[in-house]
Order: sequence, then structure tokens, then C-alpha cells
Amino acid sequence: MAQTTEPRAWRVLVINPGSTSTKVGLFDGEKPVFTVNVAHEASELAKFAGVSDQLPYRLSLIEAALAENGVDLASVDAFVGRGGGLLPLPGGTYEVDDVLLDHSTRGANGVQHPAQLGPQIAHALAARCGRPAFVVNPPDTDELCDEARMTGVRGVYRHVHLHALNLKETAIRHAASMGRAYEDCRFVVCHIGGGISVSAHDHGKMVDGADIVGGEGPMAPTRAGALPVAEVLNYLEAGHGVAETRRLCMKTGGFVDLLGTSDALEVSRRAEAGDEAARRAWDAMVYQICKEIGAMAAALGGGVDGILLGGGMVHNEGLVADIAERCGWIAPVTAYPGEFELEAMAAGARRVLNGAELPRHYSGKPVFEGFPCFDA
Ligand SMILES: Nc1ncnc2c1ncn2[C@@H]1O[C@H](COP(=O)(O)OP(=O)(O)O)[C@@H](O)[C@H]1O
Ligand SMILES: CCCC(=O)OP(=O)(O)O
Repeated sequence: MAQTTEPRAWRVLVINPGSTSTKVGLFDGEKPVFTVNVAHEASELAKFAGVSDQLPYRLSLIEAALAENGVDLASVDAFVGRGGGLLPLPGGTYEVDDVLLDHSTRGANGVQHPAQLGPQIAHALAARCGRPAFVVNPPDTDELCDEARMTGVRGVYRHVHLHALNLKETAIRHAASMGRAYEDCRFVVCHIGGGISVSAHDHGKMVDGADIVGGEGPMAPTRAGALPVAEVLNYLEAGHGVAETRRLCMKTGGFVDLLGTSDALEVSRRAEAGDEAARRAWDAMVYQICKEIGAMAAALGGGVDGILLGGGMVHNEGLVADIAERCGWIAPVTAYPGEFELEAMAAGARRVLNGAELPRHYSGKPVFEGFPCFDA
């Protein structure tokens, strides 16, 4: 049982590396002291072979931003980095130990995403002042129920990558706004940004959702979404490579492949201005999001307390209205435009520093290892 200590304003530095920038935030308790978006030139990032090779470059820019804002590392109680590159693991706040650091550095799950620089940067800074480094609900968080894990092929099991950090924080905040705990609610929670997650949350566990880098779920600005397997096989037989097809699932599918841009705002404007190709892609994305919300509601068995929408695209009022029109019969739809990722990382560290939650230790083994074998 975790021991709750006297609440105090823990000072937490959080780091969220993305494809074009690294967002850094310093929090005193819940209060943000400063946040900064350190931009990275695409031509600079293109010089690095793998994501982890960018560490010295990103770290030096972050150090400069911290110095500019007068941040004394010795005054920080804990450092948090957005995680990635990990094998499927239950949600929570994880201490960055040698195994976690090694897996995020080499991308043990085969997905290359800038988020995996988070624990590396947090660890590098924390080591200088002897403080802990954490990862909170990384995208590799996988709490699928057994039925969602199973497929119809022996030895092929589902596992997911989602925007777990923002999904869970949105659900925690929405539950609080209802005067309830996340652990007492059932929600369908979506993150609708460059990538799109749609997930089913049952009493504090994300029991189902589509793998955003595994060819599942709705198409997104940068991702293919669900694909018919037979057509993918034909596509491969037609001479497209496995690596190219994987990239379509991870970062070059969706609007990028259909329209040549990952900018959803541009696509929505083009669609409104009468561009037929943009309208078809936009409408199909909205249709697929709604279909997935319905699937998650059924996975929860109904009794859904709310459908929650987060992510950059939720700034689009037309998108929110369309989802509410199609899915409002399931449960009330609430929009949380943008994201709470920095706040969520700080909150996850505070829960551990306060003793409200025990820090988790990354096992280095997929959560589904030992998943029931159906040979018997
Ligand atoms: N009003 C809007 N209408 C449509 N798309 C929008 C709007 N505002 C932002 N976006 C889109 O949201 C996406 C970014 O969302 P965000 O959640 O910040 O993504 P990520 O963190 O995955 O890069 C971009 O494609 C941007 O064009
Ligand atoms: C494993 C992908 C995690 C993630 O956050 O993706 P995007 O922000 O690029 O959608």
C-alpha cells in the first residue's frame, strides 16, 4: 500500500519530444512556472539516422532553453519524459531504470517515434542532480482485456499503441468534473490530432482501442488506419515493400498519402472550399472515427458515462458537431481541444512523489507474455 505524505508543491520538469519540436514545462505543484516549445529544423533532424541519434542535438537546445529561463536543475524534485519504444506495459508512472532506458533508446518495440527520446532526456538531466526520472502512461500502454487481445489466428495477438497520456488525463479530468473518480467510470476517449486514438476505458483501465501504428482504427493525417488484409497482400504482391507499407501505418498514410499533407486544418479548409478529394478524405476520417466510437461503446457493454474528444483537430467545431450528431445517442460528447500532455506528466510524477501511487518498474517483457495458449 502506498503511503501518502503531506502534500507539497513538488517541482517537476517535463519533456515531450515531438516530430518538429520538444515541449518542455516546469511545474510547481499544479502550477506551470513556464512552458517552452523548442523548435527543431526539419533539415537538422534529417541528418540523424535514428530517432535516438537526435539526443545530443535536442538536449543541447533544451539546456539552452532552461538556462535562458533561469531553471536551476538542483531545485527540481523529479524529471518526466514522454515514453516510447517500450514493449506493451500496463499504465502508470514508471521509474526510468536501465532496462527502460535501454528499450526506449533502441526502440525495442520496432516503432521509431520522437517520444522515445523523453526518458533519455529526463534521465540525462535527472542524473546531474541525483533526482528520479519517470515516464507516465507512455504510448505503449496496453491494458487490453483478454477478448480484445485474441485474434482468429493461433499465435497472433493484438497489442496497442495509443495516446495513452492524454487519453487517461482527459478521462481523469472529466470524471473529476462529474464529481467521480476515473476508476468509477466508463468512457470512450479519443485523441484526434496528427494521429488518432479511439479507446474504451472501463473503471480506470483502457480495455480496448485501436493500435495507431499497427494498421487499425480510423485513418489519420499521418496514418493509414485499418486496412483490409487481403488488399494489403495484393498491394505487397504488386511490388510495394514491407517497410514502405509499415511506414504507411506509422507516418506516411492517411492525409499524407491521399492528399500530400499532414495538416488537417488545411484539409478541412480545402474541403470547405469545395476540393472534392479533400472532402472525401475528411468525411471518411470522420465516418471512421464515429464507427470506432460505436465499437468501443459496444466493447464497454453500453452504460457509457461520456464520449470525450481531445487533440488538435478538436478545435474544429464542425468535426465535434458531426461526431456529436452521429454518436450523441450513445453518451454525451464533450470536447477538450488540444492536449494535457505536459500537465499529465507532472500529475503522474506528483502522484508518486506524494505517495498516492507506487512507482511502477518496467519488466522489459510484453504485458501479454504468457497470454493463454489456445492449443489446449
Ligand atoms: N481548427 C482546426 N481544424 C482542423 N484541424 C486542426 C484545427 N486546429 C488544429 N488542427 C490540426 O490538428 C493537428 C495537430 O493536432 P495535435 O493534437 O497537436 O497533433 P500531434 O500532437 O499529434 O502532432 C494538425 O494536423 C492541425 O492542422
Ligand atoms: C507511438 C505514437 C505515439 C504518438 O504520440 O503519436 P503522434 O503524436 O505522432 O500521433
